[in-house]
Amino acid sequence: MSSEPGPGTARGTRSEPLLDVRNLCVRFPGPREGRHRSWVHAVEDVSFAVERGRTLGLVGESGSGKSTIGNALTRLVKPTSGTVHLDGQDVLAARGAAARELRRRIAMVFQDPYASLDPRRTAGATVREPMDVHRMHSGRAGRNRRVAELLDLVGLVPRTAARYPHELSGGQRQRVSIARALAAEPDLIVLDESTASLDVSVQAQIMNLLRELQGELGLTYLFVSHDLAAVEHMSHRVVVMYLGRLMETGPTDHLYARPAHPYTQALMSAVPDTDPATEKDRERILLGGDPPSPLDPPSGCVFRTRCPMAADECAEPVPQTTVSDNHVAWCVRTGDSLSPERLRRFVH
Ligand SMILES: Nc1ncnc2c1ncn2[C@@H]1O[C@H](COP(=O)(O)OP(=O)(O)OP(=O)(O)O)[C@@H](O)[C@H]1O
Repeated sequence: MSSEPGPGTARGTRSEPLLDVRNLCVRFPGPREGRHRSWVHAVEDVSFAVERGRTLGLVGESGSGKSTIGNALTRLVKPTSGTVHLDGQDVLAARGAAARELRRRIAMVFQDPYASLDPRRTAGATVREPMDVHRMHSGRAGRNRRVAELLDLVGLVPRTAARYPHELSGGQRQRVSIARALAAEPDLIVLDESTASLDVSVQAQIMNLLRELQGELGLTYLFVSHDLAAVEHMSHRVVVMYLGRLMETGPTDHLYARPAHPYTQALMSAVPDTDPATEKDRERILLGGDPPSPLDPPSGCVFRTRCPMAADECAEPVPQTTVSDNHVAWCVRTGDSLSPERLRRFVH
């Protein structure tokens, strides 16, 4: 396994993670049945870390809890429990000026730039807004100069500043969203399905732009996507989610070459092989049924009701997820693929 997957720069000395998420749980109130309130288990016991200048890919099917994690980091939703630290600072506990500063340091780019851009604002005003809010650069003239620089950085010509969203293409709109995210000079950008609504060729251009920006500016990304190929292209490490739980994590090249969790194996087996010679020999793992309701997830491993390898032991409680540099799968059935650290937990 190579230690240096494609994207970004950030070579050199190992450092403390920029983002450290521990045992994050997010539950939303569900329907009431009499006096009993049910809960949507959107995110349960998720832990991971992202090093500065790196990209962590968060992958899983619709409803697996990916967006909720991104929203918890940016405090758009309130976690039920767990901790989030950015550069050692407690993101969830911060108040007042500290909270504002953390809001500046974590930016978000959403899937549909048409929905997330204000139709009545020019691209220039949109990009300038975070600088106005955080009182960055000296005066309006200084901010407008910075708008021109940011538009140039994302590959847009200066006259784009005067354009409204409806006058721009999908790719141009997403470039404006990226320039707006960069305006506050964030450390971390949460990219939530940021390329999903674009044509394939435009998608590739935006992903390449994001990688170039990461190299130039040392940015750290959380790349949220259901698209396995996009996640592989963008990420240094990957977290695989199912029904709010972390199933597997590892360095991208290792995880894609040797998926250890039966769920990851099934996900990957569904991706068409681009090489017709090997495509016909590929074994597809077809999963029966639908994902269970997050209102009433199965005990033990939540994947066991659809898992081709499930056994009685899978109904036992799964150990807590831990932050690890290794390739780890939270599966009792694929123990030989687990890290030594994880195996030790099972032995005790
Ligand atoms: N505000 C909310 N109230 C109740 N349930 C919610 C809320 N937001 C999300 N959920 C539920 O939490 C679960 C996780 O949703 P989430 O949007 O995080 O998944 P996702 O993996 O990002 O899926 P998608 O790709 O479709 O956005 C889903 O079952 C969803 O219906």
